[in-house]
Amino acid sequence: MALHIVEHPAARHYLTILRDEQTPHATFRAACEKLTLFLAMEATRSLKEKTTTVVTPLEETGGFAIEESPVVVPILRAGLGMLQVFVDLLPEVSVGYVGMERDETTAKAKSYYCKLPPMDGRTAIAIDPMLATGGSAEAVVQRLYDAGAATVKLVNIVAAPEGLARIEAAFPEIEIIAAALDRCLNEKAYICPGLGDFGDRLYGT
Ligand SMILES: O=P(O)(O)OC[C@H]1O[C@H](OP(=O)(O)OP(=O)(O)O)[C@H](O)[C@@H]1O
Ligand SMILES: O=c1cc[nH]c(=O)[nH]1
Ligand SMILES: [Mg+2]
Repeated sequence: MALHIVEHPAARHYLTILRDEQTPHATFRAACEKLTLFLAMEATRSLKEKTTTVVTPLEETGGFAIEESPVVVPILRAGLGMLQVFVDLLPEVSVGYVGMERDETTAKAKSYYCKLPPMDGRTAIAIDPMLATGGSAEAVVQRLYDAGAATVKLVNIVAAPEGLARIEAAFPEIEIIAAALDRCLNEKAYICPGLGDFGDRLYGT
């Protein structure tokens, strides 16, 4: 598994806003989008491109065009907070949705929704701000491979070592892009220091 932690002063700044328990919802949402841009840039770094020519007002020169349209898959609900950034960056992407919810007492994730575009041979980028036990992500990555994805990348804001180990064991080939690798999970399977329940903070529930 390749783990890429995005290192940038602005990314660290927005992550700290997300961690702060005093941050109100509107500021939380805005910081989520700002930080996601750094993650999206990294997650799309290896997209296939082709060389082109372009005529400037002065002369013809070489250019590039993206040749590949990935599928971005937000894991509902919290992953929706990161989606628009990917769509703004690459308007040609397809979007699939997978709904996953953890049981509050067992922390086991179950799926309640899945709608994917044709996936055969495509790169799928699963987005979810939190990788805790890894149960939600493991189920979604497996579903994306089952649907025919050739490559799957996972984009998280905060990852826990326990979740990373689980994904590495199940999918050693996968690339994970995150803004932070935190210390551990607590007894309720929340990430520490983490930022609390991302979905609740994003939607004010
Ligand atoms: O790695 P895991 O242990 O599976 O935990 C991570 C999952 O938990 C959160 O979702 P939650 O179940 O709270 O649903 P929500 O997005 O609707 O809030 C989070 O957004 C991840 O999907
Ligand atoms: O810390 C955590 C763990 C799972 N889901 C969250 O939103 N936060
Ligand atoms: Mg939640």
